[in-house]
Formats: sequence, structure tokens, C-alpha cells
Amino acid sequence: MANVEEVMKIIIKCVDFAAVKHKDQRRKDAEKTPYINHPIGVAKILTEEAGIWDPVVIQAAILHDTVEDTDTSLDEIESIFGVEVRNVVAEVTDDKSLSKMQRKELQVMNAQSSSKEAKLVKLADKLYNLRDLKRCTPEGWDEVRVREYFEWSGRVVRKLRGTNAAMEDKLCEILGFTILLE
Ligand SMILES: Nc1nc2c(ncn2[C@@H]2O[C@H](COP(=O)(O)OP(=O)(O)O)[C@@H](OP(=O)(O)OP(=O)(O)O)[C@H]2O)c(=O)[nH]1
Ligand SMILES: [Mn+2]
Repeated sequence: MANVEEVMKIIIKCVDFAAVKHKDQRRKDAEKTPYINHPIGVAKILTEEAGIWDPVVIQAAILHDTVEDTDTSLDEIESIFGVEVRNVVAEVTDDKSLSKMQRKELQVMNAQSSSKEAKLVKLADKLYNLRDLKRCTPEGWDEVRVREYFEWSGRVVRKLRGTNAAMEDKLCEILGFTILLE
């Protein structure tokens, strides 16, 4: 992707697309924060904290929950944002036809063999969600569910090590240093 104009246009197009797709979705906090705050925040972690400027990664971050949570298809993503973005979004999309336990185990199993681009989005997604969990407990979650989310995230993040030091250091701090040790 060549110039600033082109990059700006495609990023804004991407934010607009995700905002429309997630328009009726809310986070699970008491304030019912618009869901779009999450993908935008994930992209911001990548630019502000992880030093990532690859437009494919930033687009995939903005779009990362559209296929999983809305009527968006991967073909639709490819037709607008190209095959590279499609492939990263596909890698970070859970198969909702599987049980929750299978989905969670697959994330652990697939993390290490993911592409570098997908690993970056996964790290930023976990960092955002863990920070959000520290900020407040989602409606309907009890202590056990929160703890299990931390433990499971630790297992995923362990498999993503060696991808981005800045995000891994911050995840390590949130998860507790021991969880990242072998
Ligand atoms: N911490 C937090 N999470 C919220 C909130 N609202 C929605 N979520 C979403 O909930 C998901 C984590 O909850 P789980 O119990 O593991 O999954 P589930 O609700 O989809 O079954 C995350 O999905 P995800 O982004 O697809 O990531 P992943 O963790 O499933 O990989 C996260 O974005 C909130 O207020 N706080
Ligand atoms: Mn997410």
C-alpha cells in the first residue's frame, strides 16, 4: 500500500464498516458500552503500544470480531479489503458452530502456528479484554468465570510468545509472571 492518502482512506473505510456491522452490539459492562469501542481499542493498542503500522494488521484488528459476531462473511471482507486482510481475520475468527470448550481449546492449539499478523491481533485482543476485565466484571460473570478467563488467556498468550515484546511484557504483568514461565 503506497501513500498516506490511500492508507487513511482504507482505515477509515474499515472503521466505518466495523461500526455499521457492530451497531446493535454492546459490551457486557453495566454501561453497555458500544461494542465498536473494543475493535478500535485493539487497533489502538497495536499502533500506540506495540509499534505496529502494517495496514493489513490494523485493518484485521478493526475487523477482527465482525465475522464471529455479526452477519459479515469472509468473502465480503475479501471483496472490500483484499485477501491478506481476509486471511488474518479468518485466523482470529472462532467457529461459533463448535461448543465453547472446543473453541477455547482450539485457540490454545492454533496460537503457535498462526501467522505473525494474526498473533499480533490475538495479543492485542487479549490485552484489551484482560484490561477490561480488571476495569469491571461483565454482567452475569462470577469470580470463577473471571479467573478461568485469566487462566485460559495465559495458556493462549504462552503460545504467542516471541511476537511482540511490548504487548507480551504488559500481558505478563496482568497475568502474573509465573503464568508465562515454562
Ligand atoms: N472483558 C470483557 N469482555 C467482553 C465484554 N463484553 C464483551 N466481551 C467479549 O467477551 C469475550 C470473552 O468472553 P467469553 O466468555 O470467553 O466468550 P463468549 O462470551 O463469546 O462466550 C471476548 O470475546 P473476543 O473479543 O472474541 O475474544 P476471546 O477472549 O473470546 O478470544 C470479549 O470481547 C466486557 O465488557 N468485558
Ligand atoms: Mn475481540
